[in-house]
Amino acid sequence: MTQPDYNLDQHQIIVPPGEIALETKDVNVFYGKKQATFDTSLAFPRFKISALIGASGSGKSTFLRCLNRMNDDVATVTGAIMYRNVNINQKNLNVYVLRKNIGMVFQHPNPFAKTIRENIQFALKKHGVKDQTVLDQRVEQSLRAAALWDEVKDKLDTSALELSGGQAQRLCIARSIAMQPDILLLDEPASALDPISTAKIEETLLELKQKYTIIIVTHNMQQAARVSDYTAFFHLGHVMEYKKTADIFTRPQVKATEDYISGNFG
Ligand SMILES: Nc1ncnc2c1ncn2[C@@H]1O[C@H](COP(=O)(O)OP(=O)(O)OP(=O)(O)O)[C@@H](O)[C@H]1O
Repeated sequence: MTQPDYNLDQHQIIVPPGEIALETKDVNVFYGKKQATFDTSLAFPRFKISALIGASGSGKSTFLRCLNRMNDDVATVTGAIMYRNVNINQKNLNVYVLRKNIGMVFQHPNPFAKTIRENIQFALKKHGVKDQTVLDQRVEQSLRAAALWDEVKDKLDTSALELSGGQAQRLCIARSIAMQPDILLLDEPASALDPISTAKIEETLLELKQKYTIIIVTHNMQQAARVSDYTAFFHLGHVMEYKKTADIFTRPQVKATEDYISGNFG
């Protein structure tokens, strides 16, 4: 399906009311000479779910990965990313500590080849948590938060590789939560899952937003509409529209957004 040329300068981006957990200012990403995102300035509200949508190759994942410095080895990122009054897009930042505060869950569940318990405790131990009571508490708390506890509580010492895809993805969410992050980044967390597992992940996200700020990349517009409070529509590396999800889906103001959500391209 060919897509029309849109005026990329005609965009509509709001700043959500209330506390902002993370804010980007004119973020540009370059893979060598190729520019993948352009002057992205978005403010993500605390304890809300923000969805990044757009066609394949529009720059959603590239942008998301900037938010906890996952592009460091592959791309050049310019602009500012403000988190707790610090520009986290600066040299000399301790990326290890940053990722404790801003966790990430990937498209394909990637549990370690260890037991379920060890999957949760691994990073905690690396960060110096030694107290066994604390470690056990974190295992239960995070598995409960990720809606997995009831399914695995009797087999915590079996291999995580025996879990179903949906359970493994919830384990990956639990593993991120165990570090007690502030912000969770999710890159198409349900795209490899069946509809029932997808529904479980969505329910989990809605629970999690009471305690975490969530930013999720999704191909699935229905999913964005179901779970998110705010939505940003990416097109050719530009954010064309960012506002309340209900508004973007019912009253898109930018032609590119309207065409995308009505299925005219992508
Ligand atoms: N490691 C990389 N090296 C070079 N170019 C890349 C790399 N990763 C992504 N790109 C390019 O950057 C652009 C944006 O890609 P990105 O993966 O961010 O898009 P996306 O919207 O997340 O797409 P999808 O929904 O298919 O994952 C594309 O043109 C892609 O080919």
